[in-house]
Amino acid sequence: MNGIDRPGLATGLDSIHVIRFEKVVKTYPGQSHTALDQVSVDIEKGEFVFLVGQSGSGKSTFLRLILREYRPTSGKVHVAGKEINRLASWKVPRLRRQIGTVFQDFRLLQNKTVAENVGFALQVIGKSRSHIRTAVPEALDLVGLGDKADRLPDELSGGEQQRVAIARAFVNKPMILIADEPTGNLDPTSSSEIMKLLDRINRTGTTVVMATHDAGIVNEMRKRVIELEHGRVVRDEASGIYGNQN
Ligand SMILES: Nc1ncnc2c1ncn2[C@@H]1O[C@H](COP(=O)(O)OP(=O)(O)OP(=O)(O)O)[C@@H](O)[C@H]1O
Repeated sequence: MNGIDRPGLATGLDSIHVIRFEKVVKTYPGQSHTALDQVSVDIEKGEFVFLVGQSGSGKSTFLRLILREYRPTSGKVHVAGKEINRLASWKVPRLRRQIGTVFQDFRLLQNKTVAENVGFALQVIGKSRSHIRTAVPEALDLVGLGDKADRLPDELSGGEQQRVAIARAFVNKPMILIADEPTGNLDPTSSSEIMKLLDRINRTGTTVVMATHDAGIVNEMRKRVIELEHGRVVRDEASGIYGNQN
């Protein structure tokens, strides 16, 4: 394994760390091994980061700690300048409002239309009806589904459903977008459309952190790559590829 070149640290004191892990250890209750082991990572505003590593290496755990679904066993997780393990529970929803999420299995509400799925994300955080009326079509246009607003999820292809999930994740213009294997259930053409969208969203300034097993995508996009192995960071490269270069 080569060294860790820590691309996030290059810009000096003024850099804005949207996500910072400091010596984070996570051991799940009843497990003898650590899911994350002394992980220290800085991710700056506007970065696009791929998290790679074998199944069980700790990628989803890393993402779930950002969302404060779990607290670290030791170490600190900072999101948007706040140490989130110390955040009062009632402040967690406010944190999550700043983070859009996209998963392999889309997680759409099956009994709601495409527009309702996207609008619901705004409704639950108390946005006005007039805001929802303009924001939802905009988000659906962004993902190329303006003409499918009234369809139900099961009337759409997998790739289209994932585009709805992306519209839902982005409609609130989050600071961070977390994607856990978003192309895992998709064919190569749909996957490449999803990646174009994530790239576009990233260009608006949203920090994207994506866990993936898709070597083709990582090698094509040439973004920062953080590789985990048994819960440890074994590689952190700007413009990296999927596999180890050595
Ligand atoms: N809720 C949980 N309870 C107990 N152990 C867990 C839990 N979630 C994950 N683990 C364990 O923590 C380790 C890391 O799992 P994690 O899901 O973070 O890996 P991953 O890299 O995302 O894997 P995959 O690529 O298969 O999604 C594994 O050993 C896993 O079995």
